[in-house]
Amino acid sequence: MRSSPTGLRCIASILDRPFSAAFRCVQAPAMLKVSRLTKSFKGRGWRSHDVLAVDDVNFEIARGGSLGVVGESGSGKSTLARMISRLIDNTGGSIVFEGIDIGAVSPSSFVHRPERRRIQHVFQDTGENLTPHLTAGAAIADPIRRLVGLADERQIRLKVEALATSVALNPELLNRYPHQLSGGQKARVGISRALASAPDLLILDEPTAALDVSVQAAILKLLHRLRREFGLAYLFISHDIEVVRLMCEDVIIMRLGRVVEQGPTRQILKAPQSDYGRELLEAVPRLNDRKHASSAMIAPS
Ligand SMILES: Nc1ncnc2c1ncn2[C@@H]1O[C@H](COP(=O)(O)OP(=O)(O)OP(=O)(O)O)[C@@H](O)[C@H]1O
Repeated sequence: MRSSPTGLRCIASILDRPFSAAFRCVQAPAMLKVSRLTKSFKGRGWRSHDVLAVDDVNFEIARGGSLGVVGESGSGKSTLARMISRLIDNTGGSIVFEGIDIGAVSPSSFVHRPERRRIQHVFQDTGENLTPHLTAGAAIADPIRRLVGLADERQIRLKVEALATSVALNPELLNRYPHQLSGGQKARVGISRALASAPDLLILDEPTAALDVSVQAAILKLLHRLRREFGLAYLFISHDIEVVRLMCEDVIIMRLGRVVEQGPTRQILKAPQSDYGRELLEAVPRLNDRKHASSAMIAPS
C-alpha cells in the first residue's frame, strides 16, 4: 500500500526529523561513480523498436552516503538499479565501485567477484519474494553460506540470530515460513538477507512500497538505524518523494531514462530547476498542507 498524506504526516512525526540531516555534513570520496551509464533494450517482434531505458546517467555516492532516485513509472529507475547490482548488463558507460569498473564485468561473471557481496539489492516487495518452502532462518542462512562461505552450522545459526536481532526480528520467528509472517516481519527477513554479507552499498528498490504506513515507518526507521550502525551507503528508489526527502541527502529525478534534476535533496525539492521537477513537486502535498492532500503520490506503477 502507498502512503497517504495522513500517513506521510504520521511517518514524519514518528521520525521527528529527516534522517538525512544526521549525515549531511559528512563529505567522503566517492565509493560508487556512475558515468554516462546507458541501457538500451532490443526491440522484439514486428514493428518493435529499441527502448532506451537509461540514457547517459552520471552520479556519485560516497561511502555511507545516500542517493534517492525518483521519477514516474517507466523512467528507468529499476533498470538503473539492476545495472549497478549487475543483474543486467549496461550497453554503455561505466560503474566504478571502489576503483573497479564493475560495469565491464558481465552479470554472469559478477556472481564470482568479491564486489558481489559488497553490493546488495533489496527488491521491491522484498518480503513477498521469499521462497515459500524456506523458513525465515533458512532464508537468512542462504546468503551466509553462498556469499560469506560459512559452513559450520553452529556459526551459521549464531549469525542468523545476530542478523535477526539487528533488524529487530524476534528469533522465535526464525522457524516460521513466509506465509506465517506479517508483511513487516517478511520485510525484516529480506533486509537481514541483504545484510548477511556485510555489504557497503544497499540498492533499495521501493523497499516499503507494499507495506502499510505504520509498518513503512518502522522499516524506514530500521533502515536509517542500520545505515548509521553499519556505515552503509544507500541507493534508494522510490515513487514517494517524501520518503526520499526523509532518507536521502542527495537525489536524482529521472524522466524517460534521463536525469532531469540532480543535487542535494533539500535544495532540489525546495527549488527544482526543470519543468518536470516542478510538476512532480506540485503533485506532492507538503506534510502539513491539507490543500493538496488528494494528490499525494508520484504516478504509481
Ligand atoms: N527487459 C526489458 N525489455 C524491454 N524493455 C524493458 C525491459 N525492462 C524495462 N524495460 C523498459 O525500460 C523502461 C524503464 O523501465 P524501468 O522498469 O526501469 O522503469 P521504472 O522507473 O523502474 O518504472 P516503475 O516505477 O514502474 O518500476 C520502460 O519503458 C520499460 O518498459
